Amino acid sequence: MCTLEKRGDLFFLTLTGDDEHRLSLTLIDSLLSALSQAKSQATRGSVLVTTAHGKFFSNGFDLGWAQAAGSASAARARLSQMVAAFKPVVAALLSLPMPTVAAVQGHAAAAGFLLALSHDYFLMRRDRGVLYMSEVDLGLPFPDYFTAAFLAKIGSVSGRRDVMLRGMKLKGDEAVKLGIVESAHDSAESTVEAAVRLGEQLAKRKWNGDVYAEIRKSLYPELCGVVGVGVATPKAKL
Ligand SMILES: CCCCCCCCCCCCC/C=C/C(=O)SCCNC(=O)CCNC(=O)[C@H](O)C(C)(C)COP(=O)(O)OP(=O)(O)OC[C@H]1O[C@@H](n2cnc3c(N)ncnc32)[C@H](O)[C@@H]1OP(=O)(O)O
Repeated sequence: MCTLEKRGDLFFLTLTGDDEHRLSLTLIDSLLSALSQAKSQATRGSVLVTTAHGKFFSNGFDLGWAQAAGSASAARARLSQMVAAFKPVVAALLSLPMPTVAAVQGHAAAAGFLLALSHDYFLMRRDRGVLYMSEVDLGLPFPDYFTAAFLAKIGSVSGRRDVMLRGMKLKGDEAVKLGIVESAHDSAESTVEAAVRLGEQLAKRKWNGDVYAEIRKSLYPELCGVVGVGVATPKAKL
């Protein structure tokens, strides 16, 4: 599952346990309530740092649960349920009134990759862990908001092709080169330490969280439209 812990200005959202942190309906629910709690406690200077325990940041949706449905159509229905349930998590991160930092200490695949990418800053370890969009290998199409997020957040056309059309498994330094990851670090611990340092620097700016969220949303109007997040039209000061 996940926990939310406030230490000073920083909210630590941690996917706990030594498993693959598969985004099941239960974990998705747990993420949503943690994000709603962070939002309700946000003040100037708040920052979210998201990380996980073990070898996986998140290995994506719980395909095992989908495949256990007993028929192909029931499996598709379960997968579609997770797709629909996860969209509000992306929306919540897009509209969170604070800077967000993902400290990716392990593998991030498919929806798990999107969870990390939905943060403002994406830090990753270089010695272990890959970023991997397995959908092309699985024969699964991308939900609209997945594509919208990758278009919004990955500027490189060849990078998007390699990630989404080629299913490349990117290590930390490769992801930095593609501009997907802010910085790569030598271990899980140093990745989290770097994320905390960055979070503390951002916290010192004491930004107005609501304005911060509006500016973030204005950067990604298409993505906001797809996930159903309203973008305020700036009121011209007469
Ligand atoms: C037509 C049908 C339509 C149906 C329509 C229905 C609805 C449509 C909706 C479709 C939905 C689409 C969106 C789906 C989203 C999802 O989330 S679906 C779930 C997807 N998840 C997955 O597919 C899981 C993918 N994960 C994996 O494949 C693996 O877990 C992994 C991430 C590749 C990790 O594999 P693993 O074997 O566990 O890796 P390791 O053992 O850790 O590492 C392998 C070796 O590599 C070395 N290594 C790892 N990282 C590094 C590094 N950074 N540097 C160097 N070396 C590294 C590691 O040491 C290992 O090496 P060895 O030890 O020598 O083996």
